[in-house]
Amino acid sequence: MNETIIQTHGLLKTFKQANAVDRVDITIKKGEIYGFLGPNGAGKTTTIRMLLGLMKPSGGSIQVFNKDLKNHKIDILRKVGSLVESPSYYEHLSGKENLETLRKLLQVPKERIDHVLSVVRLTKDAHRLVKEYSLGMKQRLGIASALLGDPELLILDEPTNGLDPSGIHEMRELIKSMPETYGITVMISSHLLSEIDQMATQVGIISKGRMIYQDSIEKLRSKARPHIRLRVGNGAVAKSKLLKSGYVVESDDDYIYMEDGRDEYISELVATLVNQRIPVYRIEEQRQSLEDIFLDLTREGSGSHAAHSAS
Ligand SMILES: Nc1ncnc2c1ncn2[C@@H]1O[C@H](COP(=O)(O)OP(=O)(O)OP(=O)(O)O)[C@@H](O)[C@H]1O
Repeated sequence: MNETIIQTHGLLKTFKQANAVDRVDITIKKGEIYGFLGPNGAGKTTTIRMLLGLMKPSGGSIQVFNKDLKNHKIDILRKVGSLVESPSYYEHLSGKENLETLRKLLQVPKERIDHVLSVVRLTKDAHRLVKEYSLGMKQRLGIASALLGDPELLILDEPTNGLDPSGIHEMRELIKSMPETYGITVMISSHLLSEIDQMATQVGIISKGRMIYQDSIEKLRSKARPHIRLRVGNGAVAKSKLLKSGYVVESDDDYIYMEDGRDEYISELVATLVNQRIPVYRIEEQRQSLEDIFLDLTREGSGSHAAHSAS
C-alpha cells in the first residue's frame, strides 16, 4: 500500500506573473482516494491539467508511477483515466456507441465496454441516446470512458459539479469502490469538503495556489473536536489565574476556551474562577464542522480563533 503513485515537488504554474499553482508538493500513495480540495480559483484544475500533461509547468517536477512525466508521458498516460470538466459526447449516439468510438482509439478489447458499463451501472441504459441521459448518467458515462483503458490511476476534476444529492451519492459510492474492487488509486477534486467527506482517505487542501494541508481525513476530523467557551469578566486576567492553577486554557477578549469538556473539569474551573472573584456569564459547547475547518484553513489569514483552537 506504500507505493507512491503521484509525487510532485515544487510544482509551479505562472500566468502573467501570478502563481496559479505555487510550489505544490503532492504525495498520493497506491490505493488512496485523495480528495483535492480548494475554493474556486485555488488552482485545482491547473494542477490537474499539469498532472495529465495537458499543460506545461513553469517549474518543479511531476513523477507518476515513479517516472518523470516529462520523459515518460505516453507510458504514464496509458495507465491513467481522467475526467476533466464536463465530457463531450456524440449526443445522437447511444452510450455504448460513444464508448465504442473511444475503444477503437484506445485499442482495447470489446469486452471492456460491457464491463465499464456495468461498473458505472449503465448497462440498462447502454442503448439509449446520450441526449436522453441525465447529467448524472452523463457523468457516469464519463467515468466509464475514463475506465475503458483499464487505468491504475483515475484523476477526476469536480465530477460531482452540477449533480443533485442523489447523483452525488451515486458518484460517491462508485468512486469508493475503485481502490478495493478494482485496485485503482483515485485523485478527485472538489470545492466542497462535504462532497468528498465519506469517500476520501487522504486530503490535500489548496488555497491561492498553495498547499495548506495534506494529511489523512481522519486527522482533519480530529480537529473538529468540541471545545468549551466561557464568557467571563476579563479573559486575560482569568487566563493567567487559571494557568497558575494548572488549567490548560486559551483566552480571547472576554472569552476563555478549553478543549477538555468533562463535567467535573468544567465545574472545578467555574469554582476556581468564582473563588478568584471573576464573574462567569455564560458557558457553551462549540463544535466545528469539517466544513468550518475547511473554511478556516482556506480563509485569508487563517489565524482566526477557530482554526487556532482546533489545531
Ligand atoms: N489559461 C489561463 N490564463 C490565465 N490565468 C489562468 C488560466 N487558467 C487558470 N488561470 C487562473 O489561475 C487560477 C487558478 O485557476 P484554476 O482553474 O486552476 O482554479 P480551480 O481551483 O480549478 O477553480 P474552480 O473550482 O473555479 O475550477 C485562477 O486565478 C485562474 O483565473
